Amino acid sequence: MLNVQNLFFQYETKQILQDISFTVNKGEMVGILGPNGSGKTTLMKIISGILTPQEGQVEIKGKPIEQYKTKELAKVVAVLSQHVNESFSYTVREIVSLGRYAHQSGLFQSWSSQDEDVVTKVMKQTGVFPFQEKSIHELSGGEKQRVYLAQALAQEPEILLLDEPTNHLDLSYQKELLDNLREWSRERDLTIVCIFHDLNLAGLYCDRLLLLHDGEVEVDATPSNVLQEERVKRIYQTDVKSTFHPSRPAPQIALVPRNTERNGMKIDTKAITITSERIEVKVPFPLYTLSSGVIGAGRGWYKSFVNRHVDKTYRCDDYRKEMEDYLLQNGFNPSETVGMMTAVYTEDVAYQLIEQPDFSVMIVVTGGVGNAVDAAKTNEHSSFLNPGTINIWIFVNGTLSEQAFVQSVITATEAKAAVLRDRKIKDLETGTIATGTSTDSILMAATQEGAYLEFGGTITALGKCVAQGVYQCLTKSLDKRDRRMAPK
Ligand SMILES: Nc1ncnc2c1ncn2[C@@H]1O[C@H](COP(=O)(O)OP(=O)(O)OP(=O)(O)O)[C@@H](O)[C@H]1O
Repeated sequence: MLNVQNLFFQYETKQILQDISFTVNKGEMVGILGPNGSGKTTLMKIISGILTPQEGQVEIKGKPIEQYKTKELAKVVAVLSQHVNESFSYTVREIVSLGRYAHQSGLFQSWSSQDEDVVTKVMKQTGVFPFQEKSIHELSGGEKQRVYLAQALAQEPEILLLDEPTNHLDLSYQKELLDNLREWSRERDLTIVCIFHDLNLAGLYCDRLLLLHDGEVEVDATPSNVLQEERVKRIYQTDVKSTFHPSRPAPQIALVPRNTERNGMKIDTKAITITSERIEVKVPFPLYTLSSGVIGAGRGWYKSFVNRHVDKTYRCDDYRKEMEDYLLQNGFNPSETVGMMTAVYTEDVAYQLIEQPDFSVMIVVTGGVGNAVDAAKTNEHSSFLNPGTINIWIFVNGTLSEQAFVQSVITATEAKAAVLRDRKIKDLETGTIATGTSTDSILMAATQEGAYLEFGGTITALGKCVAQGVYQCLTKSLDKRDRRMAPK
């Protein structure tokens, strides 16, 4: 649909674009990215026929762009540019109607009912229909943006070129516009080329991204291939982390602000408070966590950690809400807290700080095995056993990779299973050695400052601390429980 070959462009003596080549297929949505001044708008102006390159070729539907007459080109390509001249006080309907000019013919250009229908349709699609009689000067930036989009759509183009279309749009209109663009590209084969500054929107909506750097194509590939952390850092000269969208398979880039000073503050056992009601760890700065808490499960940044004792008979339909209310009543902010529950007495808790030369690990465990289960025999379980759970918390003063987070969870789980094996704790239903309980929970939390710990497997530096700490703390917690339950 659009074929750009070996473009070179300069303003007077300044070289702006060098050897740019790419193609865009029918129905594709392609994003053009690049730092300020990298040549995005210049490229767009060449594709839309406003500027002529010194060298190279732009072909639209297989025909060189310079062979198109103005009206003929306007039937194929519509442009939504960044800055629109508003010197005349036209109404919204008049402005949108201007988009039909390429479709009118004859000496006395006549306005047909089809023109009328198209104008009404695109005004409805872009949500500007209700204020069609208003002057453009009376509209907000976002409303104007939608009027000019309607004008471009009124051309009924096959290719739509957009320069930062989400500029001025609030969150819901950004989504609305991009959802619509993608739908039009998918369902009506509209070909879309769009300049973005927001890498995350581009990553979320585009089929392909073209990243410009100093007037050259740095990379032309799928979003996940383009939006890689090291590349974005290098091209934009700023600190970012790559992450992912929580509900769509799209790459996302997060800015990393300059470090805030923590004065070398570290987590140690002074952060632990134990009462008969709960065990809590409070730290003055949020930790990066991965957990299976009732509150704060999954990934997040949290400052408070609560392991709450509940009675064995605790039952509640909406236990999340109940736990949230409990946290609020006790002075915890639920959005900053990971909350777990246990039927284990809090006095049975065991904890330990393991210090290494460049990092340290604090383990906190409550062990209850009334509900012990052998993971190899779960099919033989027909009913729920009594509550009894093993809650393991692992705090690390160090910087963990994603791999280290997950491997540490595996290591802790293996250490837990080893304790049950060595103590010969049985699954009461099957009579075999248990590997855990049916309601165990885990928390990994790291300061993400200091030594970089890439791995957490059992025999790595971090893994050894996790394995030994969990093994020893769970053993100690179960010893306490056994002593408490032993006949006096
Ligand atoms: N009319 C002009 N005359 C001379 N130089 C120009 C002109 N327009 C743009 N430039 C220069 O060309 C370079 C590329 O500009 P362009 O607007 O294409 O970049 P961009 O990637 O769209 O930037 P931004 O992200 O800031 O919108 C810049 O260095 C700019 O100063």
